[in-house]
Amino acid sequence: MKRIGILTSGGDAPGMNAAIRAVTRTALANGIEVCGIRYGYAGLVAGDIFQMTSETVADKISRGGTFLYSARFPEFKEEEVQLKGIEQLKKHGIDALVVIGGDGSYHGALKLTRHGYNAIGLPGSIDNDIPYTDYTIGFDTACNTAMEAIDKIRDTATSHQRVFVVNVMGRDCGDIAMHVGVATGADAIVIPEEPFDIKEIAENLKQGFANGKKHGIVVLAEGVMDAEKFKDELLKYGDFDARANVLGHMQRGGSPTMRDRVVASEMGAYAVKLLLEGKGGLAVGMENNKLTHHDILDLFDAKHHGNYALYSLNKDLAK
Ligand SMILES: Nc1ncnc2c1ncn2[C@@H]1O[C@H](COP(=O)(O)OP(=O)(O)OP(=O)(O)O)[C@@H](O)[C@H]1O
Ligand SMILES: O=P(O)(O)OC[C@H]1O[C@](O)(CO)[C@@H](O)[C@@H]1O
Ligand SMILES: [Mg+2]
Repeated sequence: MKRIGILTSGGDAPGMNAAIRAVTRTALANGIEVCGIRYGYAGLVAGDIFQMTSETVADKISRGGTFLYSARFPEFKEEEVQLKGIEQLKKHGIDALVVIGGDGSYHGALKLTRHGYNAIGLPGSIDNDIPYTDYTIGFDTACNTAMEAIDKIRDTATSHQRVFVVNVMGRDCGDIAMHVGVATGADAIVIPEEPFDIKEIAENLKQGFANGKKHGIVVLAEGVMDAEKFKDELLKYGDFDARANVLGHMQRGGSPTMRDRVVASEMGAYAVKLLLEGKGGLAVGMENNKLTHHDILDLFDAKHHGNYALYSLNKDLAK
């Protein structure tokens, strides 16, 4: 293997730059050239490809976002578009590819492997929704950002004795909501994976105020319901004042935490080692604090299992 390519795809995640740096420097240290591909699969097909050096990734580890840029490019689901991507890989002499992204990006990586190009996926997504990894690059930073935002919301909620329904990201996965809910001492966590009863939540919030609480915080995962709608439903059963707040894309930005930088570095270096062994069609993960890999295909039959004990823990602690 002489040359590998690297791209970031899907929603950006803090720590992607650290992963790009680790892939690049590990490859260069092993005598392999590295090509950066801008704008995910869209840039691959368009041939937006450039040679990277050790300097290209200097001063990037602390930066949020992805300096290779990202894209959602649904056209890549079509075989003829994938074949155009393969043409570009051939044209640039790229023997294998590292894809940093979420589950959707893994589908693209698998397609490339099936067309004869070894591709390895690194879990880069704030959602933490990928099977066979306890942890995705960007999740920790996003949780910390959301936690800090909710701490601020709690200040104003307390001053006005209000309930706030705070919508956090995660697409169909409740991991951000569960972790942030516990970390902010939320009165309720609402996630797509667990049934909920709005009337019961409203009763608990009322009881909280009756017990002397000065605020009510509901952390709502975006995959459940619109925050305004949830707040309106709550108000059917509660006589408190309430507001809805959507944290949104701010959760994807910012300098990555130490944890995201370290895991991204470990995973990036590991991906190159797998490619050096001639392996492809794999997804890298971190399970029980150990680097692991699985066939990408196995991931599509599997389900991500969050730490649902946090959900129960929060119910006990919120009383
Ligand atoms: N079935 C598929 N076949 C080929 N390519 C795919 C497929 N699904 C997704 N992709 C490619 O991967 C890109 C990213 O997918 P998607 O938008 O689902 O984000 P993701 O990687 O899951 O990240 P996140 O969910 O964290 O934002 C798509 O825009 C498309 O280019
Ligand atoms: O950036 P977009 O395309 O609005 O996508 C938002 C989605 O991307 C994520 O931020 C990451 O997958 C999800 O949490 C969210 O549902
Ligand atoms: Mg996804």
